[in-house]
Amino acid sequence: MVLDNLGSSLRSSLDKLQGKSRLDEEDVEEIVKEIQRSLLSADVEVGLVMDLSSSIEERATEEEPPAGTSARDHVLRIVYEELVDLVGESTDLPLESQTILLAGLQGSGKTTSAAKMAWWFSKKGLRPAVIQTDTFRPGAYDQAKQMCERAEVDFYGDPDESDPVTIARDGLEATEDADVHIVDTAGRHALEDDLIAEIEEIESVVDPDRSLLVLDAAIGQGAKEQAREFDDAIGIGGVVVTKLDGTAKGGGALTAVNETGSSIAFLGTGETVQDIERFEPNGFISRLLGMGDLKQLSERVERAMAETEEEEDDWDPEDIMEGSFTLKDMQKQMEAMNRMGPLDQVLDMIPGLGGGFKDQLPDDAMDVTQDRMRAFDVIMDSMTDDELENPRSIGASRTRRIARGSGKDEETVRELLEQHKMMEQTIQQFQGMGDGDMQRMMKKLQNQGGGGGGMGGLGGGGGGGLGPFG
Ligand SMILES: Nc1nc2c(ncn2[C@@H]2O[C@H](COP(=O)(O)OP(=O)(O)OP(=O)(O)O)[C@@H](O)[C@H]2O)c(=O)[nH]1
Repeated sequence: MVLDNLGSSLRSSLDKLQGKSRLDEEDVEEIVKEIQRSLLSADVEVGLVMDLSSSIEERATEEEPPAGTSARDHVLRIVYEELVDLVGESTDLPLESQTILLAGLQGSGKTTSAAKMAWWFSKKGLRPAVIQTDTFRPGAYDQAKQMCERAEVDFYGDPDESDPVTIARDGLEATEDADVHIVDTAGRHALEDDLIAEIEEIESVVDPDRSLLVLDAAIGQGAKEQAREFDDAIGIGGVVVTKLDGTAKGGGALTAVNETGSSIAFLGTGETVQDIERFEPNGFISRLLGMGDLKQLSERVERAMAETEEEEDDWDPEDIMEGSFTLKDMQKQMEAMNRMGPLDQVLDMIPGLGGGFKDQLPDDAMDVTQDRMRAFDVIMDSMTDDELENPRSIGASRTRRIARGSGKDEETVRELLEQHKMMEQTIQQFQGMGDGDMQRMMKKLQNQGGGGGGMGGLGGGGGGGLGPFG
């Protein structure tokens, strides 16, 4: 989860209210102080923190908790709503043909974000194209070309052309079949006149539907100054906040953008083209507070399943709910799981499994699980089709042969078979369920998952939000 420190400190503050049915003034004061500490350590501007604290304090003392709601859940809802307000709206970004211009300082992450956004739009069924007009930084063309190849999206650049405006014009022509044109521009160390002039020239040729400012989350509250400067100079329609995975100051950047009246379109959370998230304030804050993010989760499941089905047109995930569950099915499930992104990010999206649950795991728990899944994959690659289809046919001698062939020890082969048997039994339970049972079970999971400690009483889940605040 990005902003891990902020998330875990907020959650541990709220956990101190566990078991309290009523809050006295002292409790409220204490919890507000803890929240202030957490937000200040995430570089959120002092004034904003003080405003937020007084709203939380006022509401927690004046508002009656809804019937059946614990003190912790009551304060959690208030903190959730106030934080959603603090980070502001998501940039309106229709899933349709459009031209987007990216601007930002040197090294903010424009080129990377252009490829990431193109990848994101391609997963939404649109045909994006990146046009690289940066003639200022040597290597920008190659870097952009490489990233777009990895993202499997159209790319236009011209390493022999020195005029970015010519590249922009030719690029739009060359990629006219694309739906979404993302025009990457050169950066500078500061917002200098020549940078503004260059971007204005490109803008006049490109005539973008929106210009997004790309800024590095590490600048924290400095985001406010930068967003304001760029907005005064060229007008920005939204912000892409990058490198949230690498800084503890992300809270400052996110809240500062909101302060300028701008909005956030995307978050950059790593160096690969998949490390991008559409900014959804509800989902983001709910994950921060350990309540999951059903919307992001379903988006990732859909994407992973679609990619797995594309790979194997003879494999349909629905099949496992009908017939037997083979090792081949298990291998496809694991591939789909891998496509959903790093395990800790996926866990953060599952109500009740992110935040608090994860905080209790040993630090390397995620790596151990991912290593184990990789070992299982190697072992299954050493099996014959018959063994994959009929795991029960694997006895001691075949276990020895598979261990030798995969370079793994026999114990791990036995663990894999054990794991498969457990998964098969779980699926058989689901297979025996009628639709009604399934819905009841999902509802129970969702209610239990809302931030721990039975948040179910706080209303329906799902929808645009996360967990019980839906
Ligand atoms: N960890 C992390 N690194 C990122 C992220 N986004 C970009 N980077 C890295 O930041 C560095 C700069 O990214 P670029 O995309 O080249 O930045 P730029 O704004 O195009 O830079 P110029 O072309 O020089 O203006 C690269 O090493 C990227 O891999 C992110 O979300 N997380």
